[in-house]
Amino acid sequence: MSRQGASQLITAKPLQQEPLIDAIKDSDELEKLSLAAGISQEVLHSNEHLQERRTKIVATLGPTSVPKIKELIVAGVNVFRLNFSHVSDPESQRPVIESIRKESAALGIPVAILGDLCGPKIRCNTFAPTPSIQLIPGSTIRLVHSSEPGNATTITTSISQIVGVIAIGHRVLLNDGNLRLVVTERVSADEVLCQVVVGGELKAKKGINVPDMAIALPAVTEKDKSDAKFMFKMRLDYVALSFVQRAQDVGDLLELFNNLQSQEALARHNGNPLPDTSGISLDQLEEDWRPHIISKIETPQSLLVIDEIINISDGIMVARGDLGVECSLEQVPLIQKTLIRKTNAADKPVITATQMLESMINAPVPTRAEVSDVANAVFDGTDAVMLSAECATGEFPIETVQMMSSICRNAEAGSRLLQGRDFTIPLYKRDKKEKIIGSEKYVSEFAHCIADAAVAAASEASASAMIVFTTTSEMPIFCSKRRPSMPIIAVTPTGSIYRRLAMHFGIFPVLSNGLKISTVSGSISRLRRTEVEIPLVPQTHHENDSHTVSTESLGGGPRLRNTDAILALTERDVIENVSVVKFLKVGDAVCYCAGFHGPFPGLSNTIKMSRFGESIRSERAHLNWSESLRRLSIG
Ligand SMILES: Nc1ncnc2c1ncn2[C@@H]1O[C@H](COP(=O)(O)OP(=O)(O)OP(=O)(O)O)[C@@H](O)[C@H]1O
Ligand SMILES: CC(=O)C(=O)O
Repeated sequence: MSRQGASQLITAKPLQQEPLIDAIKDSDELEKLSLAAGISQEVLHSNEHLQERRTKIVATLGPTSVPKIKELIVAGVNVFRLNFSHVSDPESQRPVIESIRKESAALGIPVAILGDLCGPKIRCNTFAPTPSIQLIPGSTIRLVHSSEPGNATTITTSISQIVGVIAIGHRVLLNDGNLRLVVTERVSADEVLCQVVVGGELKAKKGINVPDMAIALPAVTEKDKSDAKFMFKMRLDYVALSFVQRAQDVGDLLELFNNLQSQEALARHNGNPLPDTSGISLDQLEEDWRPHIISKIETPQSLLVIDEIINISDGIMVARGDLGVECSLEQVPLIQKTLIRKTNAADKPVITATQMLESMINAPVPTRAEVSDVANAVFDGTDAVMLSAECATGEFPIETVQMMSSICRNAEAGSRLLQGRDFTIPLYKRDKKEKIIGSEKYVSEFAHCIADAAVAAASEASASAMIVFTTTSEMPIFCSKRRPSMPIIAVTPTGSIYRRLAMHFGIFPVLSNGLKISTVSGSISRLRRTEVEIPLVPQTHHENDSHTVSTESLGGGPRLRNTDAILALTERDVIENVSVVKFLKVGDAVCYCAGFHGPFPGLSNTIKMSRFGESIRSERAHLNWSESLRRLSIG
């Protein structure tokens, strides 16, 4: 668009408004509308969800936070992490998962769930009779291979691969390296003596790292397999794989999910579908659904093959706790920056984790260094920041989430200034060297140029929002990675995409109630696998139109199909979603991005610059006009 064209658009008079869209400017009406749309008063009045924070918050649930799920969502949590390292029976997590879904639906706020697999992490057992022990510097402590609890003089671990092979002089780091021992004597195949170098309190189930030796453990343990099956069955949005060392480790988990997908498909095909107790119905999942895999980068070995790992994974976590122990602490900031750049270049989500607001476990305010750390992760371009013990066991989980949210918002405002005009100068440069070679990911033909043009047009027109249709999640993510200065409202008819997009920077998902897109004859992934010919006009009345849209909710005829009707329904969906409508007023410039009249859904090919509310108005005018014509011709 030319500069002149853009400025005309900016100075154009707002549209004359209709009662439906006038309503969103009136707060009483807004409340009525939100209640009718099932959106609670808490969200309507919560400060957090009415302000646009782009960086997403992942919060670990634990004993102190499970009873506070609702308050945590209202405070700003976008993704809950369930750490299965601390879970012996996966079924024990079912009520927690159900509770997250119930509260999220009642509040009308999308929340994703991330199940974190333990992986081959070596941990100490519990302690008895006290829940923790004190390690005194200079004292001697026994390290024993056993399934029994430890005690004041003995640390036990049920993993056999360490005590039998560790050598005198090797370092033993406990609790993310906060406590340190050195091996001084071998007593038997199952026992060594260690001297405490750095002491302190050691609680149950804390990690044990032995950086001086390589340990051969499978990436996906038997416990992980059982937990991963449970996560699949419960339709968790993300599964994090700990201690990934090679791309094949992710491949092993993918194979497990592929097998589960095949079993389900076969059972359905034979008319014997397994009872689904997840509470998520099949039509809320996209075709070929499986949990998305987040690889946790926490070992030096994984850094050697990081491109392959990013390529096969659906996203990355910078797991700074173990990374700081397995590598050296001083290397962590540079590794964080590199991982964020590479993952952004691959258009995948990246989470920055661990000790972000650690002091808030016991204090209502963080340290200045912690505030700086969170802000710098935002400047680096992370999609999400993560809270661990601060939220799982800390005294101030709600305050911690509120603080993290406030730091992110302030950093985002600052980074727009730092970036010059706004975020549209990309945080990373999409340069060829950083592009992941040989990606298996299907990218539709025009996707990148549409995303470039949409972000540029939205910025040029000072649009209040981008409104992006999606059935694959591809286009909103491409836009998000270009860091536009305005929010990206992602409208999708698919429940799993609605939840999953909650973890992506700057994306505000809206579940479309009105829009039903016919799947024609196959999803993009199936097309790609089989390379079938697509019938161009399978189930539609109009020759070039592959979308089926019901406009009943607009009061129009039953199965009217055209682009304006789709946009009008989208505007209605956005208006009814109070958590996004607050930063979008009728008459504001908006940039729509969608796939219209393509051979099948999922192909973004169109940008439309418009004023918010214009489509509802023109669609209604069109319906009235058609109705008059019909009457005239009958008359
Ligand atoms: N489901 C849970 N049940 C009981 N305690 C938990 C649970 N989840 C977390 N915790 C407690 O919160 C602390 C911090 O949580 P987090 O998940 O970060 O643990 P971690 O063991 O340090 O992490 P990781 O497994 O990623 O190394 C844990 O050390 C544990 O004490
Ligand atoms: C989150 C995690 O596993 C780590 O930081 O080590």
